[in-house]
Amino acid sequence: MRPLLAVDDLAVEFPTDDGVVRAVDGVSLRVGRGEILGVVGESGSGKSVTAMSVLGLVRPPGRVTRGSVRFDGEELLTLPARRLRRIRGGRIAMIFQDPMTALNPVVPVGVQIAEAVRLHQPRLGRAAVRARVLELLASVGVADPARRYGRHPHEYSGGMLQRAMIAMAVANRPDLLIADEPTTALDVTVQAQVLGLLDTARRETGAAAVLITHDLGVVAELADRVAVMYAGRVVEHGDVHQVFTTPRHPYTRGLLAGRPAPATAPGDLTPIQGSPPDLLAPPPGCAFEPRCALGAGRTVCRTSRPERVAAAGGHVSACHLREEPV
Ligand SMILES: Nc1ncnc2c1ncn2[C@@H]1O[C@H](COP(=O)(O)OP(=O)(O)OP(=O)(O)O)[C@@H](O)[C@H]1O
Repeated sequence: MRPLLAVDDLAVEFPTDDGVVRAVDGVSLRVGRGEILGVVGESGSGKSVTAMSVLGLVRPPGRVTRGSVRFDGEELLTLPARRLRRIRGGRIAMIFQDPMTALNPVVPVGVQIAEAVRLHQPRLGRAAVRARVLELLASVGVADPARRYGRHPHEYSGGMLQRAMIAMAVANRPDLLIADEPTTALDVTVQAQVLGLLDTARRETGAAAVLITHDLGVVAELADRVAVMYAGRVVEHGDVHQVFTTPRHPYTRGLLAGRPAPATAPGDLTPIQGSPPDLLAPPPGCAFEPRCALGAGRTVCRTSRPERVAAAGGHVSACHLREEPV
């Protein structure tokens, strides 16, 4: 069946005074209808830039230099801005890490959600729009929505604001939700509530989701499939259970080994040594080679880019020394 979202060989560059940053360099992803794809990887691996490209939100001088982003079969990268705007906030909605960046600080939260509703349902009357906003706010657990309707973003707590953002995102029953670190800025106790709510809202609307996170536990719990990013590329992609139980890429193995397990003492963690490469001058071979337990120093890893290879069940990995499942 045709995937809802198909990203192929996407590349995004940012020209800077020091040279060109190759932030995303050949990313391919698939998201099926109603499915949750978790996207993980260290800071700077290109997760946010990939998400922004899907919605045409990469700001100049950053630019998409190659690739394709098809949503429900339609190419988004060449879509006129006006049509893309109609898809954004409609069939595709985004939730950012910091709601304050997405909201207007001088407009009451309820009014902003009402604007989102009206944008895609212009024939709805004033009272019906307001009723819909109150219903949305109540559905995400915002207490006393009638009173909160007129409050400004700074009068909301971080958790409440992220709830309101979820309400706004699902207002038009999107087919795809893109959530970029939606709970990172929140207290740990609120994080779980907001994630649970996001999942409920998603299930109620039947939306698929791309969930960008640092938290492998969240991916294990919520996602159906996972894409592991490293230095602007997807190094492993597949069913969550399969990838987490039988990782094929040494980077994924390293991430999983470095993951704090409840029963693990801090000293038992084995974080991956070293740091990601400079994206101004990425290495010619495998970007993970200098840090790789298996490939460091090997000629093939230093000199040639590993191709993506698919194994059984659509489990894709890009490694010259790909490990067979154990
Ligand atoms: N406007 C920009 N100008 C120059 N470089 C940029 C710009 N935006 C992003 N980058 C670079 O692109 C790379 C990928 O960034 P991105 O924000 O996608 O990473 P990420 O995986 O989402 O990280 P994090 O987990 O910290 O959010 C980084 O090296 C970043 O410095």
